[in-house]
Amino acid sequence: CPYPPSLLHIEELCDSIVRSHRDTSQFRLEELQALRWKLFSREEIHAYQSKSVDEMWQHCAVRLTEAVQYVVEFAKRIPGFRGLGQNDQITLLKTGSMEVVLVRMSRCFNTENSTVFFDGKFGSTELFKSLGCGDLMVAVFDFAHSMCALRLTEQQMALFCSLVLINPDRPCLEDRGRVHRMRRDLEVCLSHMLHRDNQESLQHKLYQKVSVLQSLCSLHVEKLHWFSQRYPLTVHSVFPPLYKELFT
Ligand SMILES: CNC(=O)[C@@H]1CCCN1C(=O)c1ccc(Cl)c(COc2cccc3c(C(F)(F)F)cc(C)nc23)c1Cl
Repeated sequence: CPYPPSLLHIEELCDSIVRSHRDTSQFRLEELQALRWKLFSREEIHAYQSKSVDEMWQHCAVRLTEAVQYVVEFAKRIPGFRGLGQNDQITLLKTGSMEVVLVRMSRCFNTENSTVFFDGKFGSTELFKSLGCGDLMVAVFDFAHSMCALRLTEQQMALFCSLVLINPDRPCLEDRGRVHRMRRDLEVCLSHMLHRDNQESLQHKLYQKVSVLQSLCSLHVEKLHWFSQRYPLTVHSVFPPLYKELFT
């Protein structure tokens, strides 16, 4: 294999991943901190709970599609990603973007009252009752809680998201070797950063999270499939095109 990456290359790679994350994170931590006690009123919660299933799904799909677009922008700035074939870029995003949305969701989660940032305020799972998938929401909130427990810095979060995306084990990759080499450099970055932060113990916890993410996201795709079977018109007429391309 080619000469292992030099330390300079690794530090430059770290810096570019962290910069890309900061520039594409959709919500800045300071903004979220300032809003963390802005909760929905009983009336507002009731209004969300009174929405029909497909109305609430549409509402969330728009939000999730926005989030996915930020993840696409993040991916494009990962050194080497644009050097991959178009098909491999779509394959990595098709399977990895929802996982990164989930990881990023933990940045917008308040563990003190188990609320998440949604539509400009913080709400709990009760807000999403009309979606008709309480188990998915519980899983999303539990995952956010478990990510918050790791207390990742933004730099560690940035590298973790890049590792979630650059996954050589995704099905139907054309140039698996190239993704593997990118992945290896990113793994060296993460261990270099954790060593610098004196937090090597985080390494295996983060790799465990990757497998939890994958099972959680298969639950999501299952839910999305269930929804599109029941409300085919909504998915095919309203869901933003990118969402359809990536998740149906
Ligand atoms: C901080 N906010 C956020 O992170 C998200 C992304 C950016 C905007 N946003 C929200 O507004 C948001 C925040 C929290 C929750 Cl719980 C939700 C609702 O989440 C979902 C509702 C329906 C389906 C969802 C599916 C399914 F099944 F389609 F794959 C999968 C995921 C992961 N979330 C779903 C949303 Cl849409």
